[in-house]
Amino acid sequence: MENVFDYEDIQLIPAKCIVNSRSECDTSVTLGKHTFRLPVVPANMQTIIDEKIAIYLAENGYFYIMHRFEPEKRISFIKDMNARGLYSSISVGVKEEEYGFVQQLAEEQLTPDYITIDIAHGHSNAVIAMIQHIKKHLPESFVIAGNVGTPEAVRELENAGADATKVGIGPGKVCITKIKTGFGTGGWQLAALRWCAKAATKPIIADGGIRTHGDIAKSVRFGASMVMIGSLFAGHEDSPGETVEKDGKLYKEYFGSASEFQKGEKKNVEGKKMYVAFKGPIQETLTEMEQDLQSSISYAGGTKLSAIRNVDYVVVKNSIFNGDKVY
Ligand SMILES: NC(=O)C1=CN([C@@H]2O[C@H](COP(=O)(O)OP(=O)(O)OC[C@H]3O[C@@H](n4cnc5c(N)ncnc54)[C@H](OP(=O)(O)O)[C@@H]3O)[C@@H](O)[C@H]2O)C=CC1
Ligand SMILES: Nc1nc2c(ncn2[C@@H]2O[C@H](COP(=O)(O)O)[C@@H](O)[C@H]2O)c(=O)[nH]1
Repeated sequence: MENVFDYEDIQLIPAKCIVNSRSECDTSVTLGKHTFRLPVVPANMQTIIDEKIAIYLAENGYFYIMHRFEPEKRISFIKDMNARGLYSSISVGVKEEEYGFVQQLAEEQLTPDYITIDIAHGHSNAVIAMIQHIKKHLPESFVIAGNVGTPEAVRELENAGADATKVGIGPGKVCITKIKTGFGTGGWQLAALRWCAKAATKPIIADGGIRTHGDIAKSVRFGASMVMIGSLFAGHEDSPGETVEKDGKLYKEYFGSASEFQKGEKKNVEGKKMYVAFKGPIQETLTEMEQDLQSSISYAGGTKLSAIRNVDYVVVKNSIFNGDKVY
């Protein structure tokens, strides 16, 4: 791999502005049969999303993916979303019981609008078999498969029937995969995204490593249709993570889906727990993201997200923060 870089190494180059106000810029994106207000989805992790946030996001035009760590709640969740006239978006794994779950959904004529296969190492026969199983029993569901980090993996999952692939092995804030295994896209996630996007014929979701709102625009520039974000969505007053007080300040927990805290045992641990500063409602972050992305579109010289895809860029190795730590 040549030209390896990450988010902080890249600056996008402005093009002539064609709008009179940033409010003219449209940040919406279509994925499957639905159009969403932002190309952003909170991570399908237990400290990031729960049923209440999922309903809020769906009601307000945002994309969500419910996590898979309370499997027994998924059927009632889909029914509840259907009853409210909202789209449903769930996650599955690849273990034996998940095959029965997909069949049960088909038998009960419950078709989730989106199903995400949420596995650490998505370039595997197990994920290919699950894509085919879902497509056989629930052909109308939009299948997102991951996670992967190579063009070969993107092509194989697309060929198996995935409607979108999720790129990112190990760049996450609570991820320790790179330390524990030596593998992954941590430290060069943006370059890996570009590499994968060149092979993709369907949408790519960039997953992990987003530390600033500008990183969303950079992801779009390098081929992402959607960006999955964990840490920036942790810590909200409505986030599901536990709130703790330390030295008079409030924090919220954020833990990895492969952490000991999630698994309940110390086996194949590839995630850790951290505490992030308590902040206001999730809508404040969504609104700020939308405004920042509207500004990005204006700097790209367009009125839609697609304008960002065409801008030039420079590689400024690790220098844009001039040594100032912003996160
Ligand atoms: N995006 C990322 O970088 C990463 C994300 N995660 C997150 O952690 C959660 C747990 O992931 P995961 O462990 O995959 O899910 P599961 O614990 O549900 O494991 C899924 C199945 O795949 C097997 N498996 C897991 N990893 C491997 C591997 N490297 N090689 C072969 N088989 C494997 C497991 O068996 P067995 O356990 O016996 O090996 C199990 O049968 C997910 O939510 C995932 O998104 C985890 C790590 C990295
Ligand atoms: N290696 C691990 N990666 C994990 C784990 N739990 C979640 N994740 C991934 O991180 C992103 C979120 O990244 P962030 O930088 O925005 O915080 C999430 O979507 C997963 O792909 C884990 O335990 N280990």
